[in-house]
Amino acid sequence: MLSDAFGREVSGVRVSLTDRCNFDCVYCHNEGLGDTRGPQEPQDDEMTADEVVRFLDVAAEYDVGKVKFTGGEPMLREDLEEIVRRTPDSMEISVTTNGTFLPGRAEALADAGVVRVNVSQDAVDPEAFAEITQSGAYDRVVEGVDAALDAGLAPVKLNMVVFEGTAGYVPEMVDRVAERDGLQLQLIEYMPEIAGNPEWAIDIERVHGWLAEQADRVEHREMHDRRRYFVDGGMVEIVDPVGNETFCANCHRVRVTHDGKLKGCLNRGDDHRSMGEMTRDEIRETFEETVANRVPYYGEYLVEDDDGEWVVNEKYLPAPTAGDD
Ligand SMILES: Nc1nc2c(ncn2[C@@H]2O[C@H](COP(=O)(O)OP(=O)(O)OP(=O)(O)O)[C@@H](O)[C@H]2O)c(=O)[nH]1
Ligand SMILES: C[S@@+](CC[C@H](N)C(=O)[O-])C[C@H]1O[C@@H](n2cnc3c(N)ncnc32)[C@H](O)[C@@H]1O
Ligand code: SF4
Ligand code: SF4
Repeated sequence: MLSDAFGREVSGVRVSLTDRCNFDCVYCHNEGLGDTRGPQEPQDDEMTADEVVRFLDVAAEYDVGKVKFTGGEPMLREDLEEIVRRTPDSMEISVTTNGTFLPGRAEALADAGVVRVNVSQDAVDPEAFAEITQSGAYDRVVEGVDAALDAGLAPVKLNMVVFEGTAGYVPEMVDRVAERDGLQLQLIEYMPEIAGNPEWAIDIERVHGWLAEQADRVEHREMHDRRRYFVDGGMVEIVDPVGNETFCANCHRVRVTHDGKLKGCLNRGDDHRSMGEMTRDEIRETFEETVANRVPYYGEYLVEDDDGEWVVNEKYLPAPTAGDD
C-alpha cells in the first residue's frame, strides 16, 4: 500500500463518474469542482467505463481495497452497473447518490456488487427538501431509500448537510434512523470553501454537544477520526472536516474527477494529474506521484523556509495514523 509523506496510507479511492446532476442543491460543491448542477446531457469529457476500470485495476495493484462512486449524480450513468461488475473483486464498492434512480435499479446495483449506498436526504419535510435540492423528488428519494434497504444495500447512510437551512431538522432525522433498522445518519458539516456562502455555516460543535447529551455511547471511526453517536438504537456519524487537523491527518483516499484527473484532496484544485490516454504504466506512475504529493488540507503542514520555499513542517512527521476502517 502506498503512503504519502505524512504516513497516510491510501486505502481507498473516490471516483466521480459524472458532473451532471438532476438536482441543483443550493450548497453543492460537486466533489470539488464547485459548480452546482452540471450539464444534463452526457458529456464528451466523462471517463468511459474502460477508463474507470483501467484505473481501478491499477489502484488494486497498490492494495486499494475500497472504491466509492460519486458525482454529480453517479446513477445518471447508465453503465454504472457495468462499471461495478468490472471493478476488481478485491474492492469493497459503495455509491453516494441522491436516491432518485434507486427505485427500479437498487437490486441491479446489489447484484452487480455494490455493498452499501449513501443517500442524500437533508430534511424529512418535503417543502424544505424541495427548497434545498431545487427538485420535487422527495417521495422518490424516500422510495429509493426503501428500495436500497429491500435490496440489502445496508447500511443505508442518509447524508444530511448541516447548515442554516437544515440544522432545525437534525432531531427529526435522528429519530428517523433510530426507528428503522439498516438506516444510519451522516451529518456533514457545510463546507463553504468551494461552494461559497460562508454565512450559511453553523458551529458543528453545537451539534456534537447536543448528540453527546442524547447518546448512550460514542465511538471514533478510524477514517477521519469521525465521531459516531449511538442514540436510541440509531447511529449518527459526524463528518466535520472544516479546520479539523485531525480529520485530514486520518484521510486515506485519493480522488478521481469525472474527466479522469487524479487529485489528492477534495479541496485542492492545484494538484490535478490527468490520466488522459495513458497506458497502465503511466497511470501507475501518476498514481504514485499523486500519493507522494498529498498534503493534508487543514493544519500547518507546509511552512515557508528561509529561502521562501514551501516545505513540510517537520512537527507533523511521521504522521499520526495509517490505515482505514
Ligand atoms: N473535506 C472532506 N470532506 C469529505 C471527505 N470525505 C467525505 N467528505 C464530505 O462528506 C460528503 C459525503 O461523503 P460520502 O460520499 O457520503 O462518503 P463518506 O462518508 O466519506 O464515506 P463512507 O462513510 O465510508 O460511506 C462528501 O461529499 C464531502 O462533502 C474528505 O475526505 N474531505
Ligand atoms: C456532491 S454529492 C454527489 C453524490 C450525489 N449526487 C449525492 O448528492 O449524494 C456527495 C455529497 O456531498 C455533499 N455535499 C455537497 N456539497 C456540500 C458542501 N458544500 N458541504 C458539505 N457537503 C456537501 C452532499 O450532501 C452529498 O451527500
Ligand atoms: S444531488 Fe448531489 S451532486 Fe446533485 S446537486 Fe445535490 S449534492 Fe450536488
Ligand atoms: S486532506 Fe482533508 S480536506 Fe483534503 S480530502 Fe483529505 S480530509 Fe478532505
